[in-house]
Amino acid sequence: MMEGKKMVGHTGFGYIETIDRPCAELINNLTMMDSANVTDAQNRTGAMDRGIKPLDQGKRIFGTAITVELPLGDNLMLYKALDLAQPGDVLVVYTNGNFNKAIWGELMTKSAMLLKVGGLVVDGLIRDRQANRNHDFPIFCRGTTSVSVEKNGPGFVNGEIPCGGTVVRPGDIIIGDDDGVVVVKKENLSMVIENLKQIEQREITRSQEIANGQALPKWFAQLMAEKGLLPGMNREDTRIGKK
Ligand SMILES: O=C([O-])CC(=O)C(=O)O
Ligand SMILES: [Mg+2]
Repeated sequence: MMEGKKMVGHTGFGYIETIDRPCAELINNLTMMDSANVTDAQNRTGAMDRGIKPLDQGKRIFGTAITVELPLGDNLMLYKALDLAQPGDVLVVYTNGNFNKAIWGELMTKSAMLLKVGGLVVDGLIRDRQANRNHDFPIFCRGTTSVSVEKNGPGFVNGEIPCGGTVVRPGDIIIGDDDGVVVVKKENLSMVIENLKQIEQREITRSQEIANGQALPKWFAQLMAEKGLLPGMNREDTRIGKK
């Protein structure tokens, strides 16, 4: 639950209307970042598990999270999430382990596109796979099935949720590409942007070194020496426990 925010409804069935958003200028720094570099910039944290994949390879997802918790077998409150989302927001959905029924389909994609929602990440399934692939709307999910769910509730929008083995809160930043989905906690945004600048610079420098014929990085020879694996050593020299 978010402190100090007005809640409509009650525990497990309701929503929080307004969320704390990082400022757009900060978020824009991450627009084109690779998910791989973003997890590196967070000391290898924040990545959802690899079961959550792009429905359509090559589509990126990026935006501020609106979070949704659905009960098993229902998607009513996902429509409330669409209603609350601002242009560019990404819907992130926890289904309470519903891996048998689809909580999203093509008509919802069309609604989302009309509202300029930035995409969908769901720890569960969707349907209308082929039709969804034809739309310019990124979906990251565990898979597809033909069977849909009820529309009765309960469910909650804009609480803290688990998704793909990590925690997502409304206002966190979601970045996804062919490698998977990464969450940047909103309070870490400035630090992540700073770290990313260094990571990107390192990648440029290393790419130039490779282009200039330096196949292995400088640190490699040094590390091998530190590990005692010096050129010319035979097996006996490196035997474990040898004095
Ligand atoms: O009816 C549903 O729950 C989802 C669906 O197929 C659609 O939106 O097209
Ligand atoms: Mg449908």
